[in-house]
Amino acid sequence: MRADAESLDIGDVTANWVNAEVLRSELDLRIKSLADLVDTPLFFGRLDYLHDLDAEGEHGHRFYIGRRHVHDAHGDPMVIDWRAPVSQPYYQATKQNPRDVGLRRRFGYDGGELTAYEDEHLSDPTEVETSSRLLQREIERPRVGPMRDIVATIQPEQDEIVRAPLTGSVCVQGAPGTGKTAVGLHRVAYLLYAYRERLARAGTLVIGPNRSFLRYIEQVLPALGELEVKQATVDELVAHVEVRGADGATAARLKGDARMAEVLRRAVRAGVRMPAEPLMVVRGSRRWRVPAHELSELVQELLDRDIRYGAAREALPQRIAHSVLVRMEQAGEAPDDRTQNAVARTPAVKAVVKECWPAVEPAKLVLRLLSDADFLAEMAEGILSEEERKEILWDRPARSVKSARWSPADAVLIDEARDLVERTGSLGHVVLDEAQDLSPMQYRAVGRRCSTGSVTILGDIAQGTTPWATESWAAALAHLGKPEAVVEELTQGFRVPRTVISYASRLLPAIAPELSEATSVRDSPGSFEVRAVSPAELDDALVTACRAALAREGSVGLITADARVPVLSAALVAADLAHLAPGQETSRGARLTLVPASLAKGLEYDYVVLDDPAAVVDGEPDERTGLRRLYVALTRAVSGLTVVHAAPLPGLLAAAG
Ligand SMILES: Nc1ncnc2c1ncn2[C@@H]1O[C@H](COP(=O)(O)OP(=O)(O)OP(=O)(O)O)[C@@H](O)[C@H]1O
Repeated sequence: MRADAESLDIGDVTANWVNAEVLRSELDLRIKSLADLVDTPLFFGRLDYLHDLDAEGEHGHRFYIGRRHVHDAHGDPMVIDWRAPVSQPYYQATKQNPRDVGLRRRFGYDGGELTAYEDEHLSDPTEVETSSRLLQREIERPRVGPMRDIVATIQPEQDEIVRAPLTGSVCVQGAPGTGKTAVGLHRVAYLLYAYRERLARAGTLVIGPNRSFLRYIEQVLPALGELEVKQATVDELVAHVEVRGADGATAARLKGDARMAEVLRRAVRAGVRMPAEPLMVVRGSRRWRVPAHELSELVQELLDRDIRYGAAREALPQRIAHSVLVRMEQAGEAPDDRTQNAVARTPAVKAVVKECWPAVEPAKLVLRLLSDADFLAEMAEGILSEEERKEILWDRPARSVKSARWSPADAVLIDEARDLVERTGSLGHVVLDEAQDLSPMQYRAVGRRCSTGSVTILGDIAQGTTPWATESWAAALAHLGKPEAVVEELTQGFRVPRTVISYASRLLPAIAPELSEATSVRDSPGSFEVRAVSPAELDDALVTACRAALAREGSVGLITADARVPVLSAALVAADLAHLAPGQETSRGARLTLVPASLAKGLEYDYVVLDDPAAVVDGEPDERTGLRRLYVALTRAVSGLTVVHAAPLPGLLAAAG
């Protein structure tokens, strides 16, 4: 297939230079997507159906399943794409419901080399059901390098979400390590396969919490042959101004409150005035007059219609011109569309529009709201209390959009204002990961980017570590504008060993009492140790723990309160332990990462060494957020966790000993 693509001569089929360039780049992309990946075998499974199938032109009863479709020199399929309907029983068939499958074979690989296979005779009632050793091996394989795809081992409950139709939005609540991120990425790959044309036009986007997380997951979709999915953080989506400032927790929470949407809606329309003077338009030798009360009606009508501010501003001159036209017709003239356009462009009409429906610059408007106490008071009347207004007002009013010290929350307000003026374009599908951390205003910003498309929301209420983290998915979905989305729960944990998840789950009563502990599907119990040392010994003990972890196979993450990063970095350097920062790719030669707790979310390491839990908790503005941050840190481990502490452990962890 690669040779075919490479040997294609497009010289004959392209009429002009532009066509040739477009075709060439499409061909390049195809050649790229057909590249041989040494570690990625062409197939990982086989299905033998009991009867011959003719699904979508695939004749036969035996199908090899892989990451992509592969055909032979005659165009006959050799490997079927895992996303094709014929492949679905590979993930869904069970002994109870074999779906006409006689044999399911899973292939195991080491690097690119085929080393094992495992058969299940689904229609043979005498065969005993066993759990898959290959799945266990996959789950327990060391985690060096970027995140990998899970196509070979997607589980039935995950597959349901991956293959949910494009039209519906799905929200997934899942404990740490239940595969939410993996499911979201595979869902994008599936949707791009099943709805290729629609999504190619509308576009898809994956939203993650920060750049280092996005870097960690960025290779999953290309490995599945999907090279054109955009990835961004919420901050990047709303980067209309340069963000150089930060808000305190209270101000940030208020600015992220959904009530701000109404304040902004008022503010955008605050400049609208009813015309006081009649309009006089001169055309040739005649003058046409539209009285002020009639102009006011036109303005009022637009206000009542609740269309975008900018669209109304474009409609107003046409409406006014139409009134003039009606008068012309009444006087026996025969004006047409061109006359209406000409009237709409006269200085007199333009002057009315400027006066009654002034242009709004979103950033300037938000700047005024945050600088001008009287303006804010007027716009927030009955919405924000006086204290709340004081909280969000800048201490020093900004002079200009450029010089203002915008915070991330301010940028979201500007995004909202922009959308009030002009509709934000919608994508075909958006995957929102770590969704629990968004403020209502951020949900709205994401929601308008999929207003005519659908969204997959992934998150865990217990891992909400912003002061404005959502308390319920129903609330989040309402802000996103997708209240009808179904909420699914994933409960099987693929990352965290049983002993470690049960230790971390001691925090649940304080951080998310309604959630239950995740199960772990891992066979091996994992190693787990809590070591108390004196403050003077702490840094040395951490270095020792890292060294011990590095003696084993796989990646090591030393997670610490953000403030302690410089000290520990120095301690590691002094001990001759080279280390990376999150977002830098681990490899066999560089396996140790020093992770500030604030960036641990979504990441995983074979061995985690956790520095002083109390310091992680104290690093946050309130105790619940602190405990949630700690919960995130405790649930990054794949094979083992060592907690080293000098300060007393937080009560809930200490309690059960
Ligand atoms: N079906 C599966 N087969 C093999 N590995 C899996 C499967 N599902 C998930 N995993 C692995 O489990 C680990 C955790 O998955 P993932 O990061 O998607 O979980 P998460 O729910 O997003 O976790 P967190 O809440 O901590 O962000 C990953 O290494 C992933 O590859």
